[in-house]
Amino acid sequence: MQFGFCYIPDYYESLHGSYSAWYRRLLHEWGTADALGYDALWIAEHRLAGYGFCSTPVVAQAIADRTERIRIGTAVSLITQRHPVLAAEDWATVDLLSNGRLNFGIGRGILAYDFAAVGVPSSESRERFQEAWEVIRRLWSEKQVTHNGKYWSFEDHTLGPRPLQQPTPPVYVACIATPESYQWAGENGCHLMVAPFLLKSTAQQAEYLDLYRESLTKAGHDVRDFQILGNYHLALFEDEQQSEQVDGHIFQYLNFLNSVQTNQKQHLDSKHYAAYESGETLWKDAQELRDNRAVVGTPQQCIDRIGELSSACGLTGWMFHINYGGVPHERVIDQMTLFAEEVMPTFKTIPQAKRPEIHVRRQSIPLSSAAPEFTTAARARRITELATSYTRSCVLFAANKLDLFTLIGKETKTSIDVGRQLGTNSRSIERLLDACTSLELLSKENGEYRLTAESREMLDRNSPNCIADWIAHWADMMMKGNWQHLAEHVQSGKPLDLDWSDFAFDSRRPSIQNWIDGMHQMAMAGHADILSTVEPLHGAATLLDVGGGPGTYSIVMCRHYPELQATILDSTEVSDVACEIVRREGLDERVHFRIGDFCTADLQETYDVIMLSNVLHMVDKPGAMAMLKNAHRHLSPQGVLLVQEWMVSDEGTDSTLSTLFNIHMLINPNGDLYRWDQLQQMIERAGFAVTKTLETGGVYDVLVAKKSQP
Ligand SMILES: C[S@@+](CC[C@H](N)C(=O)[O-])C[C@H]1O[C@@H](n2cnc3c(N)ncnc32)[C@H](O)[C@@H]1O
Repeated sequence: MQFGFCYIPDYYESLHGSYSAWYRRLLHEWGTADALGYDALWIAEHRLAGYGFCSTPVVAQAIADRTERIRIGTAVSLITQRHPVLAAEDWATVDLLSNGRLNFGIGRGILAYDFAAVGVPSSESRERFQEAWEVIRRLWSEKQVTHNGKYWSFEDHTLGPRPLQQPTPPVYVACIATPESYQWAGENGCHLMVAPFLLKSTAQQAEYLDLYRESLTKAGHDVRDFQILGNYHLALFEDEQQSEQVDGHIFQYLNFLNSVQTNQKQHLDSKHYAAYESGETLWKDAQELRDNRAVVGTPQQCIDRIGELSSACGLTGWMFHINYGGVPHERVIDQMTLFAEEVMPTFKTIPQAKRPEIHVRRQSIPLSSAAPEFTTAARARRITELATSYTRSCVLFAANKLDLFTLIGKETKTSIDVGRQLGTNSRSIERLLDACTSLELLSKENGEYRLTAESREMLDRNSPNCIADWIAHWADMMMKGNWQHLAEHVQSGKPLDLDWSDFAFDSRRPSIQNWIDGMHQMAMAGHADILSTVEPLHGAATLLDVGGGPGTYSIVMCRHYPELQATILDSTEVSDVACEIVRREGLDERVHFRIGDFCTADLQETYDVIMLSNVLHMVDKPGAMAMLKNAHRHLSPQGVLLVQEWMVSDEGTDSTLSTLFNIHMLINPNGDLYRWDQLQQMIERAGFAVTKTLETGGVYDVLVAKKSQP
């Protein structure tokens, strides 16, 4: 079950002070929601002053900068009211800058004021909505788009950049009272956000949702892959006595909405918004809303209400209004905290807060001193968690070795089913399945386990993006490799001499096979597409893939550029395995192999493109400089150098994968990782000019360079 907050706040200068003070408090609320483990924040777009937000991409980016893991949603983005190319640009950029955390919520818009402000007739909203989404979807997922539509037309446009989440970020359609909207969302494979409090009854909402699910199924989708989020006002209090304070805010918000309705410059065209007009009276009665249409009460009352409403409509998640009608900031923080501590755990495992510095105590905290006060017990717990974090890796490695994720696949299985299939003890399997559930690799309901969307994509061997061999490679490294002797390696300053024949965690497969197949899978899971499109290489005839390993990047590049011939330079043992992959992919005519050490090799020819993908870190700094200088010698005058690498942060101390991988490189082949500026300097010292840098949001990042000196 997902939980998040929907922000369509009503702003009053007398209550909230200046807009900048208001935004500061909102940012604090959003940072708190992130630290407390909520799934998403949703912001609404409106042009009417004091209602929601007018410049939502800017607000979304501010949330992204302030938070680390929470998803950032629009509820909704008014795609009917802007040129879709501009909307596609803004939201793709937010997706990139937030590291792929965008949930794109879209709707037609329901305020006549909003339509009037930009001169768009609300009677055109349905057609504009469908056309705008078609344009955005294509620009996000296709390289070059020509569109001839009723409202917008353009030719051969390439969006730069496209979103990180491909083909598109998850799309949510806001549906309230128009059956066609539910049907359209299902037919187009979109998630849903609904507002049952605006309808006559829960039964009416359930009917609309049946229509949505039917449309999903008819269009060939599996309804279990889709989220239906319910939009409700939340008022949570520790005891019944506080309940009166709640009413004031709900009444205030409803009065505000009424004034929005009556003060609009023009009314919505009733032919196109018929159901809204008939439903309008329902949301004028605040008392009715408080008693029957909102989630109001003590934690236990809220738990009961959430359970009851979720099963009545089949909701998979919630987006609560928590900041409305002038609810004070401190009370918003208190409610977020109380809900996270006492309601949420009934429905889900809460991810650990990654930023203890904005850990929030139950009592209201002044904005200026949101400092932590961890107890001794909490500190002891954190250190214990660090000490035992290896158990998480072991759980993943064991589940991967037993191939549990492929075995469960698209089905729902009990531990007895899984135990029977593996011919093992169901008690021990249940422990392992529960541990996977605690790591959010599985979900469990009524004793039955299912893959999460993430594990289905990344760990089920039937998925095209599966990285199970990459995980097996890490199992070899962690369980059998030299991490066990880290202290000794640090003392001696020497790496371990790897013997690939004696290294396998799973004796059925040699470790070199896991390494090379694992790198192939990692490249296929996003990075090869990124690297082959970062720079146009039309006209290039030859590519040298230095330390090409499995050859994946050469394969994908050759597919992209039909004129290209690639040469992989690597060791004999690696090339023997890679040959098989190249043959399997049908490219043995265009991908060739040369054996040699690139720091010293003189290949007697030049290439139009030289690729150094994840090789500079395999050697020490003098070795990396030798590689770069050799690349300069072998690159044709107008050629392109592509460098892909693990990057460390400015200080090399943050909690990214690279900081730990830097240790891995110390104790394995004795290589080095670099910061952006260091790598750029090295590339420039070798005689290149860096023309492009790309933070991919994945494991590795990219630099493009050309020769600055012949
Ligand atoms: C981490 S793998 C990267 C493989 C591939 N380029 C990728 O990004 O998936 C490093 C590869 O570089 C090769 N290698 C390391 N040093 C090399 C050198 N000096 N010359 C040629 N190959 C080298 C290794 O054998 C290995 O295949």
